[in-house]
Amino acid sequence: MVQVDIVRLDPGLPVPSRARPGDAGADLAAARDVELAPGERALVGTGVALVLPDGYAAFVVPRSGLAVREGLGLLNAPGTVDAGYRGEVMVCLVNHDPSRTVTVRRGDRVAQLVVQRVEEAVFRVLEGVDDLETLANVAPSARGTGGFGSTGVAPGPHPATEGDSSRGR
Ligand SMILES: O=c1ccn([C@H]2C[C@H](O)[C@@H](COP(=O)(O)OP(=O)(O)OP(=O)(O)O)O2)c(=O)[nH]1
Repeated sequence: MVQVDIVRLDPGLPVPSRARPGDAGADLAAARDVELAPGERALVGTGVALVLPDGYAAFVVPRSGLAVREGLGLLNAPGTVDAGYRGEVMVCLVNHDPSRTVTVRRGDRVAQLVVQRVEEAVFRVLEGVDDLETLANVAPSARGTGGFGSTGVAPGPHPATEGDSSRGR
């Protein structure tokens, strides 16, 4: 359990809350009405600012029901809220539906916030090394440099890699 203090910048909006006990995400409400034409995006406030403890971050992620029913997503999903951020949590909404306008009303729960512990990685340059697989202290790996569909894409070849014999099927 971690305590995250919240400032209500817009007291008319609900505070982030879980729909059910055990849910990972706490729903965030839109601070204003917005109409999104197909493909259109908009940056919308949520009426809250957070005090995240050091070593934590919050991630703004889409709600699957809105994605499936309306095509509403978050353009930058997952949006990263840094522990040092003192501003209003914002959501970058996007309408992925090819033909229908999405209407969002103030107070609609348009996204959810997941709070997670994050490691502070320190990046160390390995001077003079240009191939990780030559390093004695790096474990041999079945994957190696394979990626981007190297294990195949069922049920058939992907159009983007068709004819490229270097990729696995
Ligand atoms: O969905 C989001 C994403 C970001 N933010 C806020 C909190 C975050 O700490 C800050 C910066 O986000 P990010 O680092 O993703 O943005 P950037 O484009 O890299 O901007 P910056 O140069 O300010 O870091 O914006 C949100 O409120 N919602």
